[in-house]
Amino acid sequence: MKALVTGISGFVGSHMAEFLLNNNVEVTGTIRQRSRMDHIRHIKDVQLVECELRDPFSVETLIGEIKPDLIFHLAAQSFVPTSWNSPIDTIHNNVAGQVNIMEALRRFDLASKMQVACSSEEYGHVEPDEVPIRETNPLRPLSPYAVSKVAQDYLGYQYYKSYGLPIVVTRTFNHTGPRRGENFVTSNFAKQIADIEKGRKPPVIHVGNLTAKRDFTDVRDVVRAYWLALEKGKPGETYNIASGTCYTVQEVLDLLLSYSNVSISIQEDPARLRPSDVEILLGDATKFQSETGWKPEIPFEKTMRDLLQYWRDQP
Ligand SMILES: Nc1nc2c(ncn2[C@@H]2O[C@H](COP(=O)(O)OP(=O)(O)O[C@H]3O[C@H](CO)[C@@H](O)[C@H](O)[C@@H]3O)[C@@H](O)[C@H]2O)c(=O)[nH]1
Repeated sequence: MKALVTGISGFVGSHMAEFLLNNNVEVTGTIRQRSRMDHIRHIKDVQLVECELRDPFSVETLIGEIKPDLIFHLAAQSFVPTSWNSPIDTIHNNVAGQVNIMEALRRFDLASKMQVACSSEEYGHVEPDEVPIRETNPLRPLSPYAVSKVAQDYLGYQYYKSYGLPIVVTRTFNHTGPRRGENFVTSNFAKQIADIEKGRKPPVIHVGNLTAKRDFTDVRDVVRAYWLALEKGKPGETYNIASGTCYTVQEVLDLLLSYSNVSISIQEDPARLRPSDVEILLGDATKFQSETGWKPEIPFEKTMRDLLQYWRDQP
């Protein structure tokens, strides 16, 4: 069994690679010349291929050579604030990459099963009576990133309907754990705390909007869900991947602070506030759970402890 993981050097990609290798799957992953290799360098037995997903020729060569049985399409510009600074780049990166893969599959007449990593951000504005959010909820995206994910989501559906490509779309709610990029809230707060503990930063933690509510799943549970999505999920379908519990960002901060002995004050940084922030994302993953048997196993408290330890262990 051969799997292709796009964005293998990223946070989820590196965990996906480890999961697949532990399940005796042959793994090829795409990297770019400028990719940071910190997360993937230690993982042996992965074939790394340089591929710019925005370039159709690069993708066609890759797909023609690898002819994967499974594709986990994780590569993306995934940080919401960046999408306001460079909306076209986010849309182009996220949408063109996927279209190039699907067109290459058509060109070589391959029936590779493909998982597309979409996002709960697609739901965007959610009414109070719409939580927990089901797959049937209207999509009201509030950022260019969210719009790019709506496009990826619908393109997956359209290529399934038009050409029969066996594509499964996962709408994953927030996920975190060791190796999470330092821009994202859980990692950012954990890194600030670790830096304060190491004496590298004054004892003040900078924060943005603390009232938003998010539904977090450990990345190690998420990659198992992606595997099950291709093993047991139905092509053409969309599945929420979520824990079914949400926390305010303030609660996340309080939890992380409770793991530290250092006294730390909190300061709002206006640069961290967004033009529009999704107020609440709380997911209903019943559809996915009943079709695949998946349920998250790692408690949020353990995820947060592991994440803080990860940053404490960084040089
Ligand atoms: N990043 C960040 N966010 C902060 C901060 N302070 C408060 N927040 C709030 O914390 C929440 C989570 O922010 P992020 O961790 O940046 O994640 P996100 O915008 O929810 O998007 C993540 O989840 C999506 C799935 O719902 C993913 O699709 C996306 O790629 C990303 O992982 C947002 O409401 C944000 O305003 C801060 O200092 N930094």
